[in-house]
Order: sequence, then structure tokens, then C-alpha cells
Amino acid sequence: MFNYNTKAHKFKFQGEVTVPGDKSIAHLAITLGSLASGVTQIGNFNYADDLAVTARTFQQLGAKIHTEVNTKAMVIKGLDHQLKPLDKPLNIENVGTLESLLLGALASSPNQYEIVGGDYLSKRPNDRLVELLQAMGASYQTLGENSLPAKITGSEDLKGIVYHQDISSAQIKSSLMLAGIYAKSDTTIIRKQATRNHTEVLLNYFGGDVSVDPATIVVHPGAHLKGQSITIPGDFSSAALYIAGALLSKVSQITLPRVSLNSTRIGLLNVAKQMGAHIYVDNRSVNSIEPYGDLIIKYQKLHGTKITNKQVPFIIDEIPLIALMASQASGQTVIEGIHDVHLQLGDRIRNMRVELAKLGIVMQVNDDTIVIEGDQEIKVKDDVDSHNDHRIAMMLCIASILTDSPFQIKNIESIDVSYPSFIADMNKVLVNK
Ligand SMILES: O=C(O)C1=C[C@@H](OP(=O)(O)O)[C@@H](O)[C@H](O)C1
Ligand SMILES: C=C(OP(=O)(O)O)C(=O)O
Repeated sequence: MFNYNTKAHKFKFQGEVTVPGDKSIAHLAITLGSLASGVTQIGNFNYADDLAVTARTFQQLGAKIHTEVNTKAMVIKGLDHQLKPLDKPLNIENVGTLESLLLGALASSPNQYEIVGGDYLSKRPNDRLVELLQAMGASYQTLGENSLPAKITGSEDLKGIVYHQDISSAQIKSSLMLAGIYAKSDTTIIRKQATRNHTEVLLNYFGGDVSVDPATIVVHPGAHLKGQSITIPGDFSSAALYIAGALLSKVSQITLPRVSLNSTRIGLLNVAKQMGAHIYVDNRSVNSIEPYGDLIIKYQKLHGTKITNKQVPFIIDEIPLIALMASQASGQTVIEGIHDVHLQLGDRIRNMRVELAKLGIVMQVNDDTIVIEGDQEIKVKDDVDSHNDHRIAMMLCIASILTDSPFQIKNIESIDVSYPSFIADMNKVLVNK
């Protein structure tokens, strides 16, 4: 439970906050470091719950993983693709990205693995990914209904496929790319839309052979992955909380040092600019392989905007925050092309709509579009629930700053999935006006 009992709208965001390292890059760095030969060192690693599950999973598969005492970097002694046979199931809890990466990584191992998940992954459909991995030659036996638990037996003779993306999912793409490293022929992904590109970038950094152009991604097999050093930039999805908070709380000004500026992740910055925000970027640099910089955000009354389907993959985890921003802007905001987001986390769009309605914020949602009128006053009608979705939990924390009426957020602990110190960090930069 979480609630501010004070006059909430008396707060503004002020000062500087360093957000944890990027979760998406960290999942990949553990996966590639475990599959590679030699040692991988991951600096600015975010020891959040989801990443602990990914590290544990690859340890169970034989990777040697420890934390460097002084630097807190994660150090992995890789397996050179020799995954250990297991007689017990791998429990990946509710880590969606891990499910996709793991299925891809296991597709080329001749061992049989059983994978079990938590409530959400025992319902999340994975049939599309499974069909594609089966077409490459892996065999898959579902023990659930198009979802976990399942058994996968990979093949040392995987063949590459040509996948015309029907779902704009970075996870499906990444999974096929991991399988493709060890296939006997090229794996080609013909894009529906661009999605986050960390896998393309990191796979080449670890010695993979991936060619990328605007229309296609091709993984050429046969590469020998080698351990690397990487320093992970701040997670833009965590930074987005403060960006939204500062843009919505009068007289705020906040600095966010060393945040990822990967163009396939920072869609919320572009949306905020479309809505009238001025965002300043300082100290641009490149950390190992990913761009980063300091973001400076000042309060600005926003106006509504139209967000197109091409933008959606770049705001995929920020839609709840953008909905909150839109409800406080002047005029109408329309977000198009959200169909694929309904597949996430037991329907994140539905859950955010239901919970924001308890705060008096309404929106029209259909299969592919969200319409949100602006200048909606927050009127607390009931306590809210995160539905165990960390992004919804943290968006509701930001909403609580914008009203005088206290409310409780049930299942607030879900924030530990990506940002365990969020409430402590936020309290440091929330000051009286
Ligand atoms: O590749 C990744 O690390 C992720 C891809 C996205 O999922 P989808 O591929 O399902 O859109 C995103 O929502 C998730 O938080 C992380
Ligand atoms: C959807 C998310 O991740 P995952 O798919 O790994 O649960 C997220 O972090 O918002």
C-alpha cells in the first residue's frame, strides 16, 4: 500500500535523480554473456526482481555469475553455448522478456527443458513465438493453454526462416534472433514497424553477425559470441516517471543524469515535445555502445496530440504515463495502433483504464485506439490497484502527487520488478512548493 497523506498538490519535483540501469539491455546482456565464451562484465546493473530471475535462470543453466564487491558490476563466466541439462523445471516467474529470450536461447540446445511461470505467464499467449521456433526446428510441448508451463527441446540443426512480422514485438524478434545465431541458414525478419533495437546492437557487439536495414534484419549464423564489457545507461522507462511528474507538477524542474537516449526507446520524449514540452539534453555521450545523456525537464502546461501507430513501439512501456499526461493536457489526445499492447501483462491498457477511472480520469479505449480528453480533474472515488503491473503502480504514484485527496495503491510491491528504490528516490526530489 502506498499513500501520501499530505496536501499532495503542494509538491513539485526539484533536483536531480539518477535512475537505475536499463532493464531491457540488462536482460540481453545476461543472456548474451551466458551464451558467449569468456567473461562479460555488466556495469550499472539494476538489481531489480525481474533481472534477479534472469540471472538465476542462466546460473541454473550453468553460467557462473557474481557481483563485483567494489563496483557492483555483474560478472558472468559464459557457457560457450554449452547449456547444462536440468532435471528440474526452470521457474521464470512473471518475467515476460525472459520467457521470450529463453525460448530463443534454448531452441538450439538438444536438451529438453521444462519452463514454468507465475500467474501472468501461465496465461500470456506465446503461440505465435512457439510456431516460429517450431518452424525453425525446435520442438515444443505446451502443458498449459498456449502459454507456460511448457517443455522445449531444441535442435542442433535449426534452419533459418523468413518471418514477416505480424506483431510489432521486440521480444519475438529478439527470440528469433537468438535462435538464429545457432541455425544453419540466415534468419530474416521483415519488419512491420521498427521496435527497440537493443538486440541488433548488442548481438553485433558480442561478435554476432546481424545486418540491419530499415525493412529487414538478417541474422547470419555461425558467429562465435565472446564476452564483453558493457556499462548500462539509465533506464528511460524509469526516467519517464520523473519526466511526466515534472511536466505535470507546477514549477518543477528536474535533472536526470546519464539516461539512455536510444532513439527506439525515447518515444515519450517526442510525444512530450509534440504536447509542447521543452526538454533539454546535456552531456551526450556513448556508453560502451548505447547513447546516453542528461535530461533536464521543466514544468510546462501540455496540449493534446495525435500519436500514430509507428510511434507506439517506442512508447510501449510508457502508455500509462502518456495517458495520465494527456488527461491533464488541454484538448484531446489520440493514441493509434495499440492492438499489440493488449497482449502485455494481462492487458495493461485495460488495467490502466480501470484504475484511472477510480481517480475520475476517463478515456475511450477500443481494440486499437485510445482517446483521452484533456483538463480532467482528478477526483478520487476509490483506492486503486496496480494489478501487479509495475508500470501502472508507478504511474499511479505520480497521479497521487497531482491531487489533494489521498488514496491507496494496492499491490504497490510490484514496483520491485524494475525499480525497487522508486518511492525513496521520488521522495528525495519531491519538495514543498
Ligand atoms: O524486448 C524487450 O526487452 C521488451 C519489449 C517490449 O515487449 P513487446 O516485445 O511484447 O512489445 C516491452 O514492452 C518490454 O517491457 C521489454
Ligand atoms: C512489459 C514489461 O516487461 P516484461 O514483458 O518483461 O514483463 C515492462 O517492463 O513493462
